[in-house]
Amino acid sequence: MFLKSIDLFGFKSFAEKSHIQFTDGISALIGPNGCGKSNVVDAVKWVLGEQATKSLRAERMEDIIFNGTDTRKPLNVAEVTLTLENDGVLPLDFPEITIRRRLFRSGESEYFVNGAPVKLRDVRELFYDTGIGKTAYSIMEQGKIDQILSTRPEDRRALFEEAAGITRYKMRGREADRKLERTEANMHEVDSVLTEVRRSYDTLKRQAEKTTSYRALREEQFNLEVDLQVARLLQYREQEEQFQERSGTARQERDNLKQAIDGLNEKLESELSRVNSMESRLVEVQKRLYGLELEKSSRTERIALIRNQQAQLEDQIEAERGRLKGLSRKAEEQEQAAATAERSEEETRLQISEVDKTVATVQDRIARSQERQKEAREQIRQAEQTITANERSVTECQKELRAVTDELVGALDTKLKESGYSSAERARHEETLKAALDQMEITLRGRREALQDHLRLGGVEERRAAAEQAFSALEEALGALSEAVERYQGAIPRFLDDFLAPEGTMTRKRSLDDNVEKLQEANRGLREKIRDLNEEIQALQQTIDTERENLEQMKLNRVQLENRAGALLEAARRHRREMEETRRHQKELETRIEGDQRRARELEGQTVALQKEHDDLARQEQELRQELKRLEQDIAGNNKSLQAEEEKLRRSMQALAQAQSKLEGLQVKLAEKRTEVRGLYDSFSERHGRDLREFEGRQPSFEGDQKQLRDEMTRVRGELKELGSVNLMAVEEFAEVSDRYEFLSGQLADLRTARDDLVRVTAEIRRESQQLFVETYNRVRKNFHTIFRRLFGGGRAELRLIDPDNVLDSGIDILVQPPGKKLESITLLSGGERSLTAVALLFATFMVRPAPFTLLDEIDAALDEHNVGRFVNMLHEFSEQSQFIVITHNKKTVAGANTLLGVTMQESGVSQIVALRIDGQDGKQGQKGKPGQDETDDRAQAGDQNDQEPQLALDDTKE
Ligand SMILES: Nc1ncnc2c1ncn2[C@@H]1O[C@H](COP(=O)(O)OP(=O)(O)OP(=O)(O)O)[C@@H](O)[C@H]1O
Repeated sequence: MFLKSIDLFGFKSFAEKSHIQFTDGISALIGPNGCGKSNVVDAVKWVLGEQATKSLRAERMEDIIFNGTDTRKPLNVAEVTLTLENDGVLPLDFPEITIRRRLFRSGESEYFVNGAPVKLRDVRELFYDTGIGKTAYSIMEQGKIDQILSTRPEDRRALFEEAAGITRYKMRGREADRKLERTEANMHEVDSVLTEVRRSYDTLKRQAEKTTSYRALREEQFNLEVDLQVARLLQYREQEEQFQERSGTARQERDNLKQAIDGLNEKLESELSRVNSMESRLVEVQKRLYGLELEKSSRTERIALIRNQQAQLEDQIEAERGRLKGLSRKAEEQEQAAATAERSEEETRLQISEVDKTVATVQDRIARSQERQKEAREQIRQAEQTITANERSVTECQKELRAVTDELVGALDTKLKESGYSSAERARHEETLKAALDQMEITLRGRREALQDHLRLGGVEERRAAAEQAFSALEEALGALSEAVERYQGAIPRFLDDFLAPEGTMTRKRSLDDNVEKLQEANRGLREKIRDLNEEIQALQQTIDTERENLEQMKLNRVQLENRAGALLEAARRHRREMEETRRHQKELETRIEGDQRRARELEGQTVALQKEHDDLARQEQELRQELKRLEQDIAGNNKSLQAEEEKLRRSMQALAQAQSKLEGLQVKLAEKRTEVRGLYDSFSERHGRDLREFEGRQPSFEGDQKQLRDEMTRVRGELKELGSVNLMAVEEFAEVSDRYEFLSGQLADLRTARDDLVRVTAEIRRESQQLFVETYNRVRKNFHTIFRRLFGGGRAELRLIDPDNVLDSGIDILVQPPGKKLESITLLSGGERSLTAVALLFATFMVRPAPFTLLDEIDAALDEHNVGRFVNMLHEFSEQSQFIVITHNKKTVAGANTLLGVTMQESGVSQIVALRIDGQDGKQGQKGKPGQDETDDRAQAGDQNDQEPQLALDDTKE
């Protein structure tokens, strides 16, 4: 058998339908990291029934479905199909077998073998002991190597069991164990039920025997009772017939008496009817008399009643007249009250109109104040406008003033320069002028004092001379002063006068200054006016507020007055209504008085009529009393003859009563007998559920009279009592339990046989498994050592059963000794050594039972060039017996393959298969021979190290 092809769709990175065609020999699956090579191995494991997601490198099973890329959407189904060529390895009669597994994202999973749906278990069983399968060695990955070498020795057994072909046995063994367990549990269950049933069986058996005796006695008792009851029945029937005969005779006697009585009764009835009619008339007359008396007394009573009513009516009329007076007084009072209320209402209305007038005045005052406020505000507005205009003019004047000042300063400067004015010179001239003035003052004071002295002391001449001297000194001083003034004037520039001229700059400046001053003064006045106006507005507002408050108060008063007027009007109306009501009552009362008076007159009329009727009735009474007397005499005469006839009838009636009671006595006895007969039937059917009539004609079971029958019954009853309590259903229950007992006993026996068979089968399976295991183990052990030495170029490898006495459960230890090293546990080996050891164990197993195809996923990864050569050579040797699909990155391994299959990811995330070289189909097939050369070298080297390299065959134990 070999793996022909794998078809993948939607499995992991195989988003497209991919077909991988394999050939016999060695196929290398190559491609860059992550392109999906190991996914192919996962796909094979998955089809073969792998359920452990970890082993498939997934978290959940649905992770194996293509989950999309940047450009592709995820798929919802994954499907992988293996096509195998079957040369009899698989237990199916087909040359080609396809195994398919499909998984939907919903979790639904399907398996098909050659297109037919099967269960997972079927797929697994198909590959038992073929070396293929999830636990087998046909799929060897790095992880598996670790598993073989590192995990617990017990876990390694699977490899050997698969090689020994005992997986199927083991499964059967487990199945048999499970069955055995189930059978024993069933046996236990059946046995406990049987024990229980057995207990009931014994009890019920005893009870059933007792019940049988009981039933026989009960039947005897029943027959005796039937005999007794039938005897009684016959006795009752006889008595019944006798009573019937006697009843007939008594009935005849009674009927004769009845006839005689009927004749007497007829006669009596006719006489009685005559007396009765007289008595009826008598009663009638009596009734009439009684009626007349009643009518008479009724008339008397009615007359008295009417008289009474008349008196009451008169009292009532009197009282009503009094009430009428009271009502008219009340009406007058109400009218007065209404008039008073109407007057008050009118006064209040007048007050309201006064208030309205005041309100109008106040409102007018408020309006005027508001008008004044408005005017004041308008004046303020105008003043403010004027202020603004003035301020604008002031600004303009100031602007002009600045210009004039600038002009003035400029002109002054120019003129000063032009005039050559010097302040120092002017100061000097001022000093000179001042000195001349001082000199003149001194001269003036000196001359005046001298003149005064001459005037006081001197003569005229002296006075004249002094005056002349004084004047000439003054003229001299004046000359000097005029000179100084002239010089000073010469020093002062003349242009200032031009400035001060009416059209001069200074005059303009002054006029502007005046203007500004006037405008500012006007604004000050206006602002004052505004302040005054605002104060006036405020004062007006206060007045308005006060007026408004007054107004509100007045309005409030008005509302109160309105309310009062309304209340008064309402009161007046109420008084008027009440007055009308009183008047109406007055009228009603008057009408009632009139009615009462009318009624009093009517009552008087009635009294007269009733008195007349009373007198008529007294006359009729007199006539009837006479008739009554006559009738009483006639009735007394007739009653005497009736009494004689009645005596005769009484005697006949006595005789009839005796005859009747005799007949009734007989009929009671007859009915009693009949009841007794019915009682017999009923009590019999009640007690036995059967009809006594069934037994009436039958032969008695016992010959004897009723006493003997009763004695016999007593005997049977005594025997029944002796039996004690009886389970009435015991016989039927016993039959049931007995059936069950036999059935369960049979079942227990069957289960015992089945258990013995299963024990035997299990023992056989264990024996066979053990034998096969030991054989295989020994062969693998031997092969392991040989291949280890070949791969390592020497050394030693050993397998050891941890529990040799229990080979079927024992773990297997691996001990290796690479050349030149100590014998050590595999945990101490290097990565490469570990790989080589695993490969050695794999091939050692292969030699015993080669797997039809094997997938090796990068198990050469840790090997150096030299060891890869050895590994490839070994592959070649085994490729005769098995098909190898090798995933590798190693060139040497690639070169050793017959077929090269490329896995690429041209589209990112989507794996694609490319057939690169198929052995025999392209020119590179010769490369297959290359690794052989290495092998020669290796062998040469190995030969150097080891005395002799064993020639490898399929199984060296066969050599
Ligand atoms: N459900 C899935 N859908 C799409 N792609 C998946 C899915 N599961 C795994 N892959 C992709 O498969 C690739 C891994 O493939 P695989 O392990 O087979 O690579 P490889 O060729 O064996 O790489 P290496 O040589 O490194 O061992 C990853 O890129 C991963 O994203």
